[in-house]
Amino acid sequence: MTDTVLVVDDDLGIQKQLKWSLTDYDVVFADDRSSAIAQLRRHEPKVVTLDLGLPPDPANASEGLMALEEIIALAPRTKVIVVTGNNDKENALRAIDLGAYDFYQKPIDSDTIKLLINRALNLAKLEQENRVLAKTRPGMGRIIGNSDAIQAVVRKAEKIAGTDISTLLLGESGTGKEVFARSIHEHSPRKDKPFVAINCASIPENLLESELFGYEKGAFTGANKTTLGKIETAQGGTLFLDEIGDMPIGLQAKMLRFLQERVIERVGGRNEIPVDIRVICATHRDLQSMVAEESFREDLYYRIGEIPIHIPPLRDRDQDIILLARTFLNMYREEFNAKAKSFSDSAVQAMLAHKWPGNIREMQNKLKSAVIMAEGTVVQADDLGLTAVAGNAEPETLNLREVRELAESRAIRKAYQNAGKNMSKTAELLGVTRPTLYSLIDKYQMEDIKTGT
Ligand SMILES: Nc1ncnc2c1ncn2[C@@H]1O[C@H](COP(=O)(O)OP(=O)(O)OP(=O)(O)O)[C@@H](O)[C@H]1O
Repeated sequence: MTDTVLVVDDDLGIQKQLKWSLTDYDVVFADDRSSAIAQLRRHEPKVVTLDLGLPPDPANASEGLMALEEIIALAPRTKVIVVTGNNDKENALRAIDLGAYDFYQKPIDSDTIKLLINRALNLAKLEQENRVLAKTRPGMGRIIGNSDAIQAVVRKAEKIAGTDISTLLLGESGTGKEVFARSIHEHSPRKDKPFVAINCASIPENLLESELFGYEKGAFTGANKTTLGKIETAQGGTLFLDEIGDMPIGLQAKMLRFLQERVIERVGGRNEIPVDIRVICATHRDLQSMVAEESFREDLYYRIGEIPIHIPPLRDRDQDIILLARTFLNMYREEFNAKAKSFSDSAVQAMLAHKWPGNIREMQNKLKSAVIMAEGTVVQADDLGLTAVAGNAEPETLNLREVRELAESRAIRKAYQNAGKNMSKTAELLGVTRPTLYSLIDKYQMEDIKTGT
């Protein structure tokens, strides 16, 4: 099906020019605010180009801005590209603040506007696909993200979901390890049985054993009745052991026995109880170094990590940052019946520049308070508690040297991640020597890579 694009412009010459250049789309026209709204209702276009100088006041942007507000209110997902007079930056920025997707300054150049429309359409489609995915796939659908990095993880998780292989989810705090564990469970033949999660770091060492394995009446003072542990309550289903790296070394031996023999003994009990459960573990710790330091058993490490899955941090998923932010914005807007509908340009830049040490959880927190705090319909960087650091944000530049530098630093970051943070491999992937790589990292002041964080 051909995509429909609505062109709102009272200049017949421009209407004609766009009709001839946008042959890949179904182009419909409107020449003032009311006909624009009528066309919007009728055709539901994903992309609209809107000249801000509309009659009855073509010399000013007021009518166009009103049209923009009405379009966004009626169909908030529409990508509106506003067309402004030359040098009318103020109104262009105002339009972005009101929720326009992008702006374009006259005179109109067919190729450029085509490119803009194409990009807007692609984004609209991606967002739509994601909404459909989230609705139709209750399992992995809860994982939002279009980046190659997260999609590769999703595919891996989907593949192992149907098996009983022990999976070890590795990733920083807040990257979604528990979400993945649940999704794997919901995609597995055990989906109608319980999913039981336990966080090994949040339970005092002396209680963890009885929490996991249960206890018999009289096993210790206060054990008034026989109580099932988390392992037994997960019978038939999936047990999610979060922060497994924090499991006391003494308990690791008992854990290993359960994983190998699939039987447990309650604390104070003498009977072996067979258990049929799938185990998924997660940690933000470096288990390999813990094994080297002997604070984590090597045999247990191999037993729980038959297939390890690395969940990338949010800062390495550029593409997902805005998608997730928009998703949470919509979610919290509904939850708190708030006004905030879109992000200002500076908010977008600030989010892209931020390092997100708390990953998706941090983003949820920032978005929640921003939606509550925002004064108008547009969330500003300030509302998010972020400041767009000049130079950190991606510059809209055509200066070749800057474009080249930006592309280089991006490629370095990507290669570094793909190479598992190994410098020799990074250099190899980039086709440069290690000294060259180090001098580039210095040049672009990539402190995190330098320090290996
Ligand atoms: N891809 C995703 N799409 C949507 N929401 C996500 C995604 N990943 C994580 N979340 C949300 O982010 C929050 C943190 O995720 P989760 O608790 O799974 O992270 P975690 O890695 O287990 O964190 P921790 O190590 O601190 O326990 C949750 O509220 C979760 O719903």
